Amino acid sequence: MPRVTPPDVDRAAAARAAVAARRARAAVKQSVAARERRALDVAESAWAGEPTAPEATLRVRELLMSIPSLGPTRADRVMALLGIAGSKRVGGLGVRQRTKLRDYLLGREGRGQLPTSRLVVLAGPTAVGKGTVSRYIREHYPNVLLSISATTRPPRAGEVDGEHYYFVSDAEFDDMIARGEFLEWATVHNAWRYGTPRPPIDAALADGRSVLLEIDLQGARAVRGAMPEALLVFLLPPSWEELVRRLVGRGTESPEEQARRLETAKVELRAQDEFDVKIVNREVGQAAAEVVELLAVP
Ligand SMILES: Nc1nc2c(ncn2[C@@H]2O[C@H](COP(=O)(O)OP(=O)(O)O)[C@@H](O)[C@H]2O)c(=O)[nH]1
Ligand SMILES: Nc1ncnc2c1ncn2[C@@H]1O[C@H](COP(=O)(O)OP(=O)(O)O)[C@@H](O)[C@H]1O
Repeated sequence: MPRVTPPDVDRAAAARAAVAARRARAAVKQSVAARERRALDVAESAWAGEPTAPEATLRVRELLMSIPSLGPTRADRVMALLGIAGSKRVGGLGVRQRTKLRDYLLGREGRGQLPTSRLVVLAGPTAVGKGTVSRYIREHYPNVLLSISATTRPPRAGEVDGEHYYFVSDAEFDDMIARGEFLEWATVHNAWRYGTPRPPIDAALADGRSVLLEIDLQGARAVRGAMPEALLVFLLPPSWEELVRRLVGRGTESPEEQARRLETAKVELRAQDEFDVKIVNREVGQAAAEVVELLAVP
């Protein structure tokens, strides 16, 4: 028998642990409902057994990602909410973190793949009626949480700071970027900067409340990158002629600016297939109702 040196022992143990961890991971890959329960079982057996047991060496992030509706982004967010560092292993959690993780997993049990809240992004070409539809929602559905963007654009008559937008200076906007406060931000129509503050959105979603964002196309794409679970909605005009009528009828842009925006609108309309849902804005109340329906999680 060759002498087994300590490093070999370590390596053999590590290999066994890796196989066992793979099995533990494979075990949690079962049916949707079973996986929810399984994640909790794995955690409980990790805490009941040896610290070197495969369940205990599984990373919390992997455990969370074994749950069907939790992708990497969500798993990271859940960990941030629970105050658990990214590299933590299930067996290495302290008592308070174990309680938090247990409560979180217990809360999910039986819920299957369904999240309790949703982030819905409303975008669409210029003058399709995004602002009108979201204003209608603000007025008729007070329970809907509409994200309030920060902008460097000066307020128009009747616009209220903290209600329609947070009107900030260029320097304040720069500070918000530097502090990482935006979920996304963009310069819109080559003019002003607009950004979506992230903390209120995280708080609402963690609280089980859905949130609606009305932002431009670049913003929608950025949100999809940052939060792949967001539902992207594209608002369409009934026809191209009607879009032109709305832009001209609004009368807020010069003829040159209108022409430029219509060129942009053609490009924007080509992006509609990137979206999860399309809603035609024929009648404002109807379009608003369709958007609100999407915010309700079944
Ligand atoms: N990316 C991004 N776009 C935004 C945000 N807030 C508003 N917008 C977009 O900015 C554009 C200009 O909005 P606004 O200043 O209200 O002027 P409007 O075009 O006359 O309605 C619209 O297309 C909005 O969808 C935001 O936080 N992020
Ligand atoms: N469903 C609709 N039917 C008719 N006109 C509409 C409708 N929705 C919006 N409008 C009008 O179209 C114009 C552009 O709407 P607006 O909300 O400013 O567009 P966006 O925010 O997408 O740029 C406004 O004059 C608005 O009153």
